[in-house]
Amino acid sequence: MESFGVRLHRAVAERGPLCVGIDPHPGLLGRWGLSDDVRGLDRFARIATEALGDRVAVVKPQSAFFERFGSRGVEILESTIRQLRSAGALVLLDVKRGDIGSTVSAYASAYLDPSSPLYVDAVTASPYLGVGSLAPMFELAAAHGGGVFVLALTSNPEGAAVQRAVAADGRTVAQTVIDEISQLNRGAEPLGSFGLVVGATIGDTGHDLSAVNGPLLAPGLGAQGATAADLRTVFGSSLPSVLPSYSREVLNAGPDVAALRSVTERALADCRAVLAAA
Ligand SMILES: O=c1ccn([C@@H]2O[C@H](COP(=O)(O)O)[C@@H](O)[C@H]2O)c(=O)[nH]1
Repeated sequence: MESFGVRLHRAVAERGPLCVGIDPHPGLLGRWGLSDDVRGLDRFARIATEALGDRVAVVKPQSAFFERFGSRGVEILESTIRQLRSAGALVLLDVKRGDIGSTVSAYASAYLDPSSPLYVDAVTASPYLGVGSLAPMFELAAAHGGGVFVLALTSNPEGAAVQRAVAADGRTVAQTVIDEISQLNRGAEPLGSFGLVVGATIGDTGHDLSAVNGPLLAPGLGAQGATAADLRTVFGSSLPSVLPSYSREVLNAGPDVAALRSVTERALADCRAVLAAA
């Protein structure tokens, strides 16, 4: 089985360096003329899948917006994942899981075991019970060609107080996360399967991403205020590993499929221009 790093590298080469999120906010359902209920959610997810599934390298459903409708919302998430994957997109489920290792093992089975109804290509994970507690996710991902994106420097302003706190050895908490993930990706070619989440909004923080050898998911573009040009400041020489991510910026163009595709193409062109100059 090919690794997630290999599959992601190919998807980006074929479709371009872009991740688009499916975040069915209540406000977006209203804007698309849909009801804030399971029917509206289903229609929203189907339209977004039609617009994105056959052209974007990575699609990132935000689990919270499906979970808020309970088991019927999760059913829609399951079918959205299946449709996106069969249209050729890699699915990164934004679910930010983390716990003690024995529980992380169950999360790993839920998302990274191919026999699970919620099986995806990759998930986001939170390292705040220790990066080592995520080992069951890393192991199952490696066994089945999956990926894990670990939060390092998030796009929200509140993240800095925790992530940039300085640990006993003088490194920031975020740098220890970065260094542990770098170890997991050592020697992988062309790219490791373990990524980091680094917000496009954070500016130049002086963190060293040079040894990561894995994908750097950059949310915060568009609705949170960052632009493609900001990627240069945040990532510097690590730009070639960046996977820019937009949700509301693209989804605001819906429900028209052609309009969603056109904003997606513009976002991709903006990001390509920055990444190609690296
Ligand atoms: O640091 C992070 C980590 C995850 N996110 C998620 O990405 C999208 C962003 O949505 P926009 O509409 O483009 O603002 C959302 O699902 C967040 O939960 C993030 O923003 N920052």
